[in-house]
Amino acid sequence: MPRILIVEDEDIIRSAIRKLLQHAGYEVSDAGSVEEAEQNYEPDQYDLIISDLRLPGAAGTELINRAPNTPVLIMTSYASLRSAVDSMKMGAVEYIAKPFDHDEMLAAVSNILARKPTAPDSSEEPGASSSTPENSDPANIMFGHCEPMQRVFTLIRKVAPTETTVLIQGESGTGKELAARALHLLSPRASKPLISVNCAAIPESLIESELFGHEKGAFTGAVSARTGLIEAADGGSLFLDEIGELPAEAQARLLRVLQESEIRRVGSTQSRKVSVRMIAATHRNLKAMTRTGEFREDLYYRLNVMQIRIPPLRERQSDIMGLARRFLKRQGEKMGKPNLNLSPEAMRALERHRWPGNVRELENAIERATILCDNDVITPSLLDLDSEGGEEHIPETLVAGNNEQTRTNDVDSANDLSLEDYFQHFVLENQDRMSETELAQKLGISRKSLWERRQRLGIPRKKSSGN
Ligand SMILES: Nc1ncnc2c1ncn2[C@@H]1O[C@H](COP(=O)(O)OP(=O)(O)OP(=O)(O)O)[C@@H](O)[C@H]1O
Repeated sequence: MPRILIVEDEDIIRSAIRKLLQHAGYEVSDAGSVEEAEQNYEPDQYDLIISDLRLPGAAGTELINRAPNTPVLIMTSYASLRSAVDSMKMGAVEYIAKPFDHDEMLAAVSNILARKPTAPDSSEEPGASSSTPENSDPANIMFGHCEPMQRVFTLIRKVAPTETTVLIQGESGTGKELAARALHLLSPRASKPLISVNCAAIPESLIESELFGHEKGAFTGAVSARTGLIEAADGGSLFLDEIGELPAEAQARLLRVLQESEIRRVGSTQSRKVSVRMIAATHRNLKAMTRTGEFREDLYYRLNVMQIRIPPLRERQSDIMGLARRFLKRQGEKMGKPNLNLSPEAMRALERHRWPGNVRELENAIERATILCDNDVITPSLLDLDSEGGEEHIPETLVAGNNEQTRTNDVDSANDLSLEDYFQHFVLENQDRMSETELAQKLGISRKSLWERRQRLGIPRKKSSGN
C-alpha cells in the first residue's frame, strides 16, 4: 500500500485530504510544517509527499531537497501559480492548484505513483496499449471509488499478473470490457495484443473461422488461408465477450484450446501451439445455461477458474457523480464546451435514476445532453431520464474548493466536510489572522465571491478585519 505524507498547516484541509486518501486505500501520515514532518517521520521513506507551498517555517519546496528520493506534489492556490511554476523548476514532480476536487487530487496522486515503478515496455503492438506506468493500476483505467469497485480493483490487481482464466460477470454496460482491459494491461502480457471478440456480434456461420482461422478451400468462399483471432492473440490475451452466445461447435473447439493450448484451423488437420490468456465475459447465468444444455459444463468450469463480478451502477451510488463529471469533462472537451456544469436538479436526477443500462447509459445520457445543451448548464430535461425511485439525501463533500464542480455525492465520505461547512470553518478559523485578500487567495476565489459567500452564509466580515 503506497505511503503518503501530507504537509499542510490548515487543519481542515489536512484532515480532508487525509480522509480522502485513506478512503482511496493509501497509508497516510501528516504534519503541519516541514520541521514537524522531519521531526516525526522520515520523509524520504514515503512514496509521495503532498505539501502546501506556503507553510509556517520552511516552504513546502524545501522537501524536494530534504527528501530527494520521494516525489513531491505541491499544492498552491491559483494566485500562486507563478510560485508553482518555480517549484516545478526546483524539482517538484507536480503541482495542484487549490481549490481542487476529489477526482483531481486522486488522479494526480495515482499518476505520480504510477510513474515511479518499472520502465515501460517498448515493444508495443498497434491497437493494444502496453503496460505504461499509467496503466499499472486498474483505477487509472476505470473509475471507481466505492467499496464494491475497490473490491473489484483488488481482485484485478491480484489475478492480473497470473495466467489464470477469468470469467467476468455483470449486467450489460457495467464495464466488463474495461475490466478485461485492466486485467491485460496489468499482466506480463501487456506489451502483446489484447484481442476482443464479441461472440454475439459475429454471425454463427462465421464464428469458427473468425476465432480459429481457416485453411484455403475449407469452405465455399475460403479463397485463401486465414489466421484466426486466437492465433492473432498469441502471446497476449483474448477477451471473449458474450461468451454465452458461442455456438456448440465453437464451444467444443474453444475447450480444446483451453485444455491443450493449441488450435486447429477450420479445414486443417494440423494443430499449432498458442499461448493465449483467456478472459471471458457474460451478462447471462452460464451455470444455469449448463443445466439446460445451452452451454457446455466442462467449458464453464474451464472458464470459471476465477470470477469477477462487476456490480451494476445502482449498487455504486456514490460513484455516479464522479463518473458523470468524468464523462462531462471528456465530452465537453471533445465538443468545444469546456465550461459545462450539471444543474442541482440534474445532479439529483442522476442520483435517483436506477440505471438499467448501467455506466453505458450514463455515458450516453451525458453525451446526448452535451450535444443538446445550448448554454453551460445541463438540466434534467436534457438528460432525458425516467426518474423513478425515492429521492435520497446524499451530502456534498469536498477537499478544498469553491465551486459547484467540487461537489460529490460520495456517501462513504458523508463524514467529510460539506462545501459550505468547509468554507465557513476556514473563514471563521482564519479571519482573525488573515486579510480578506489572503483568505480569498487561500480559498482560490475572488474577493468579490468571498464577500458574496459571507453574505449568503451569514458570516459577515468583522469590522476590525483588515485587507
Ligand atoms: N468504471 C468505469 N469508468 C469509466 N468508464 C466506464 C466504467 N465502466 C464502464 N465505462 C464505460 O461505459 C461503457 C460500457 O462499458 P463496457 O463496454 O466495458 O461494458 P460491458 O459490461 O462490457 O458492456 P456489454 O456487456 O454491453 O458488452 C464504455 O464506454 C466504458 O468505457
